[in-house]
Amino acid sequence: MSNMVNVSYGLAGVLADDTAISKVMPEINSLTYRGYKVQDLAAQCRFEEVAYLIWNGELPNAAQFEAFNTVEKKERGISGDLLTVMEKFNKKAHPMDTLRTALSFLGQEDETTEDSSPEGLMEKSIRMYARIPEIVAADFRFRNGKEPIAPKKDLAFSENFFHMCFGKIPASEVIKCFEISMTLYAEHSFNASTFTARTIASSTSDIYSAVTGAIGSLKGPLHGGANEAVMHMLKEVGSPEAAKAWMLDALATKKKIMGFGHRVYRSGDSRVPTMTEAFKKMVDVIGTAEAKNYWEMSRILDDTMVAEKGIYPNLDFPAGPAYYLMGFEIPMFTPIFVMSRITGWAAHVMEQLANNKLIRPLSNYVGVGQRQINRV
Ligand SMILES: CC(=O)SCCNC(=O)CCNC(=O)[C@H](O)C(C)(C)COP(=O)(O)OP(=O)(O)OC[C@H]1O[C@@H](n2cnc3c(N)ncnc32)[C@H](O)[C@@H]1OP(=O)(O)O
Ligand SMILES: O=C([O-])CC(=O)C(=O)O
Repeated sequence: MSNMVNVSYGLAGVLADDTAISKVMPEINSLTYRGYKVQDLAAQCRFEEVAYLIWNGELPNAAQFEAFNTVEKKERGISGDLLTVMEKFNKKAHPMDTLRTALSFLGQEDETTEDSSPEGLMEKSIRMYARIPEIVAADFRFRNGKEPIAPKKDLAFSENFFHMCFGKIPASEVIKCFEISMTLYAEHSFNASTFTARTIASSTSDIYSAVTGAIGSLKGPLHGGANEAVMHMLKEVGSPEAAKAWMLDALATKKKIMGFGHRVYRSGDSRVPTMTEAFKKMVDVIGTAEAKNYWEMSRILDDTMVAEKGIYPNLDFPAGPAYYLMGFEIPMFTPIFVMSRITGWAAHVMEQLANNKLIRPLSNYVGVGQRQINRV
């Protein structure tokens, strides 16, 4: 049926609200958080400083940074009840499903869930930011038949995550690469999962419900799930020698190539050069033939896609193999994205509620016309 009205499918091009958190500038392939270029933040800041910036609008001074980290460290430690439930999770479930369920569990456990005052929202945001890494790490260990490792309060955010997953902390170059990915993944305006969080918040529901819904949205391979799909693709391609032919065949058979394309950026994702450089550093630190293979393969896939279709890689393309080389299992990649994006989601819930208007667009009805019930 033809449309007599102008429908913006997928809300493409629609300005849905104001935001002061981040600015995506596709015309100059740039991205700022609270006015700071994401490349500068990735080079110069710890992820904790970026989280503070996203929530408070300014980078912290030394005293503010220490106070923020003290609160986060105090919030570490998920309950015995949650660990008991997690131990019973289906070991075959995707870690995004178990994380979604665990996050929802945090919401029913917290007696302040209904407190949506600015202070209440900030407290719960820091609580989720502190506990999500422990959920991701404990889930990884349970599914591998191992006991979880408790968080360590003297470790920084990223070091603590590696400690909880593997019981050891990798080289500083690996931590730096991980931190860069955390900073780049933190916030990206009205992407699907953030808009989901804002939509849920707009009915004046609670922040845990908003984040639970956002996790569900991020899981999809058209969004955050692409970082896992990229790694599956690289494994399927197998070698640099096979990469060009693989891509040409995939394009000839109209396959969607994971880690390429973007709704907003049409000539390159602002975050890709920084993440690609970090991925290359990981390859050099690891130094194995396998690592070099993934690097060379990814270069050929990128060049072929750009040459053939003019479609550029998005952040998931370099982030997926970088996480793989850090030793994470592929289904952990999108949960790791959640560990970072909780900052953006929570900031958007706060912003939405500070000036709330119920999100309720219109639909263009294309079903059957009005009719009478005619029973025989
Ligand atoms: C962190 C993130 O969420 S970043 C996004 C991660 N997602 C992915 O990497 C999944 C792969 N990419 C895609 O599916 C898409 O590029 C999206 C979903 C990201 C954006 O989609 P849209 O803005 O709706 O663009 P759309 O799908 O209309 O693409 C426009 C054209 O480019 C093509 N195209 C876009 N991306 C790709 C791709 N990855 N592989 C092959 N063709 C592609 C489409 O087929 C379409 O071609 P057509 O006009 O001949 O039909
Ligand atoms: O902005 C988008 O649509 C997807 C994206 O890159 C992100 O969420 O980081």
